[in-house]
Amino acid sequence: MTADGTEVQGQGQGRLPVAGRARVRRAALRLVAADGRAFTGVLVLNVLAAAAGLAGPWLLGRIIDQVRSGGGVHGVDLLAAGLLAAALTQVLLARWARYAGHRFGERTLARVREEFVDRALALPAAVVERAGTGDLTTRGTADVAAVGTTLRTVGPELLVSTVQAVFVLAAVFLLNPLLGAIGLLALAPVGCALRWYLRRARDGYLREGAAGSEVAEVLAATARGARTVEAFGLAGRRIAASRDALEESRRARFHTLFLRSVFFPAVEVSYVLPVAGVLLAGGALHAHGAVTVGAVVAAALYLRQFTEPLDQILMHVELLQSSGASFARVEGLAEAPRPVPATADAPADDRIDVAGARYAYERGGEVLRGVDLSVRPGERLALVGPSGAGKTTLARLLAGVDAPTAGTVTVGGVPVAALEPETLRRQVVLVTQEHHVFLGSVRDNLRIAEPEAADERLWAALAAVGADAWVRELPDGLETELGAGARPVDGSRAQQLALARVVLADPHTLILDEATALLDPATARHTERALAAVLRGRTVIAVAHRLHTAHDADRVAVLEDGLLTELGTHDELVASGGAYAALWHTWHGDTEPGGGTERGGEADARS
Ligand SMILES: Nc1ncnc2c1ncn2[C@@H]1O[C@H](COP(=O)(O)OP(=O)(O)OP(=O)(O)O)[C@@H](O)[C@H]1O
Repeated sequence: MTADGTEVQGQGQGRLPVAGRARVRRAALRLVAADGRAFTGVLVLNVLAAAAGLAGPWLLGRIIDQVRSGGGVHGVDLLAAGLLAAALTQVLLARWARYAGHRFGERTLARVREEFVDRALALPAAVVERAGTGDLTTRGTADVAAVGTTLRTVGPELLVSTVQAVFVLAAVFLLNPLLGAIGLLALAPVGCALRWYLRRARDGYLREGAAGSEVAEVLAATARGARTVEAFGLAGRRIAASRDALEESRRARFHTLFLRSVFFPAVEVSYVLPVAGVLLAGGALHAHGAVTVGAVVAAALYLRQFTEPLDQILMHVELLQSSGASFARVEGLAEAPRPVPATADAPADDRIDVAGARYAYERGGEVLRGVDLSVRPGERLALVGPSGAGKTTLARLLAGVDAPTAGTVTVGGVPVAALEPETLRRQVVLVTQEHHVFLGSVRDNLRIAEPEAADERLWAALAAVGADAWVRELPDGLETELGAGARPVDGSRAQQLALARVVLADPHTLILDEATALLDPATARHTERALAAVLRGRTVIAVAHRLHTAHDADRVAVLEDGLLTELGTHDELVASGGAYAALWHTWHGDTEPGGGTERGGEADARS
């Protein structure tokens, strides 16, 4: 647990944080304050409804005393009419209070959802990758839904029941303090059961939530890597991993079930105690002339009436525990670590500098072992090297996806990973071949890069990547809905949309990693044409899988085993006869070192 009450749950170190009790309390108060007037209105309506509900037993007690003292029929009729009016008023006020409570809940839920989306979008990509998308997805779906149930129903009902319970107890005290004290004393076992339960419930539900995330994560990872799983015969291992995750989830759920199965029967039994206590003590007191029969009956009725809100409170407290754990997971997102603290500093120029950069993934040794590199604005730099040398890792650091574990990667003197997303996308953008088409219109898909862009700019960006023709042919043009369930978009069009986004974001530097490496030749040619238009006038750092990319670059950087071993123009490096020269000769089919054969333009620069 950190100083501000945030704790990190789960097994992996990269897990997203879970908010501590103090933070959850603060967040709940903030939500209430955000719609303070509505909340006060709900509270007042509930108080009025509860007050109307109290009139019933009191009037009944008065009727009994009136009949016993031989009062007239007229008085009893009046009291009975009052009884009816009070019951009607209570029903109407309670309905109104519930309606207001539900409206408050819906508005607050909308706020929670919007906050969650904002926070999820602001998470650094590396944090999401480390935590696993399963955890984030579970928080955004199951956990937000649980919070929603609380806000929509549990919260308002709990409020109604609490106000009713307080009023009923107060009424018994007003009727007769002694009877009130006896009733309260008889409630002690309920208090004990509640205490026992509350001490265990939060941790139980947090464990249940984490286990649910783990199941989602394992299943999502297996589905994502289905081909690899098949190719390497990993099905058995993945099934075992899923089984373990499910087993932990089952155990966590059984634990909370056990807590409920002790708690509920215990309080059920305890309900009769206050009524029995008041009747027994009331009988004795009446024998000594200390109370009237009417008062005892009214007190017993109040306490009988008390069990209903109490039952509701306990049931909702139980739900509150599980949704409280969900809220802690939703709210925990605010505490997600950033690779480096965010900065508001603006880069002084377009220069990219890497100094003494080291990087190690959570598991495994150092992948980059002290890289120094300065990229001149406007230059084309090719990164080559054997597979596993650290090219992708360096590309991720250059694009600000992650921060180096030591050393610096800066743009215009500011750490790239510290830039806010809006600033970062004006500076450096990483282009890979993973392109997602978001559910929404073409316009929505483009405006991710530039929310305020007018249609002319969108069309210009589409034209720049050669996508304007097919977008014009869509039934609703920019309005056409895309994505799964709407209009599916093939790989090359998805990539064109992604490149159009790059044009809109207009960064001065592009990092290309496998942007076209795995596409089929026809699609790759198509995409490369679009890419060429996007690259014009920008600094380009390309992980070069094909050596013709390196040949055409201004400079080539050779990365071997996490170190930059060569840096220079293609001609210089070929002339120097080092690792790049060997790679080039092999690829080019020269008979010199390695004496390989011509592998053609699609050959891979990775050894
Ligand atoms: N998420 C990760 N967790 C742990 N190790 C990783 C992770 N990603 C990469 N590595 C390891 O880091 C090393 C460098 O990987 P990287 O992908 O940067 O190399 P590369 O030069 O781009 O290789 P390739 O050309 O095959 O893509 C490799 O040994 C790889 O196994």
